[in-house]
Amino acid sequence: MNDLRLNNLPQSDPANVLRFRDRQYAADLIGAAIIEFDFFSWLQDNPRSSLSVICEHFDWHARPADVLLTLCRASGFITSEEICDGNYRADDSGLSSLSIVGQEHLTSTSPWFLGPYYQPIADSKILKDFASILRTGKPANWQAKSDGADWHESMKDPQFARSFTGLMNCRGLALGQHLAKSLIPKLSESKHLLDVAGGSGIYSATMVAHNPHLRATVWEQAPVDAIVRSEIERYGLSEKVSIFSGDMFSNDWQTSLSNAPAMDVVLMSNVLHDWDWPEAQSLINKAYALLPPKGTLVIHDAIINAEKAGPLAVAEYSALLMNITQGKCYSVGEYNSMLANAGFQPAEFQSTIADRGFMTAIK
Ligand SMILES: C[S@@+](CC[C@H](N)C(=O)[O-])C[C@H]1O[C@@H](n2cnc3c(N)ncnc32)[C@H](O)[C@@H]1O
Repeated sequence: MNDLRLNNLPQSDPANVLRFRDRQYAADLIGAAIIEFDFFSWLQDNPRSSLSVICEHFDWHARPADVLLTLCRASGFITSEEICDGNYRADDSGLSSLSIVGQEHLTSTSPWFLGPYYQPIADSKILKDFASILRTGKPANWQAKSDGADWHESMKDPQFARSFTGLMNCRGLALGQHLAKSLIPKLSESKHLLDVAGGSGIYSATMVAHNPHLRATVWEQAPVDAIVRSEIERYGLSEKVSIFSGDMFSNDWQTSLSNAPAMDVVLMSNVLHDWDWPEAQSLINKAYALLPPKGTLVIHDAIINAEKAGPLAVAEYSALLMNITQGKCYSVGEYNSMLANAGFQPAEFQSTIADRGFMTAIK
């Protein structure tokens, strides 16, 4: 089935289909915490520990450690007090202690300890990678291949880029239409959307299909830019959607886009989750500088809730992202911190389908 109509929504929510893949790494992260670090036994002896104390003791980096704690919280293994999510700092995500489940089943001195249940995956490459990522903060190679590059490097290889862009594109056909439909009331006055790191261009395509007055520019790097061009032609949208090839970090956005129409909407779909806080903040700062007053930034992603305790499916997906990229699934509060740092007004989260949703921030 190859339906080119962009106004054609499936009747069902694909959440369960995506979840099997999105959660693929979560068991290995919990396994690493049990087998490589005996983390839960330590937390039993050191209740009310902050992220920075945990990181100092285990010599862990804040980003992967935060993903582990969020997964444990979402799974009911730990409880956390005093989460200052609205003022997130990398070294401060509350004081964590074991829950009853954690005490009874995850500490090695408990009669109900279930550590041996994870022993069969003790030598898994993904589990070993998690131990190293926790210690170094650096992502592993794509799908734990010993001779491979990490995901960011792999995206510069034409064959890998085509395959991975296909992966994002198939997901985006339904997610993009839901996003576009949800945004209709907010974008009724908007004219031109900049789709930063737009992948196959599917989000720009669905956005202009559902908002006929809207035009879009997809910003991508080589070799994905060529894929966008052929996809936009395939949809017959070349009049409405243009492509800009460049590096979103090193290029100055105003200079790069000086010949393009003025942008009053910036979309970052599944982009910020690839990067650590400073890079994500720099992209949000660039969006703020580009937009006119009242301009809109749309962050579309799998987003952790304000309590940093779920949804479980997003906390599980964050383990995968933390392993293969320099990022993770950020929370509503973390995004609001970055938005406020840039000068945006705070934004609320609105869910769409498949554990995804969006935040719209106004300049
Ligand atoms: C996870 S994909 C998201 C694609 C699309 N927005 C979506 O939601 O499916 C991230 C994209 O960032 C692009 N990218 C990574 N680094 C970039 C850079 N420095 N400049 C421009 N694009 C970049 C990659 O080529 C990739 O297509």
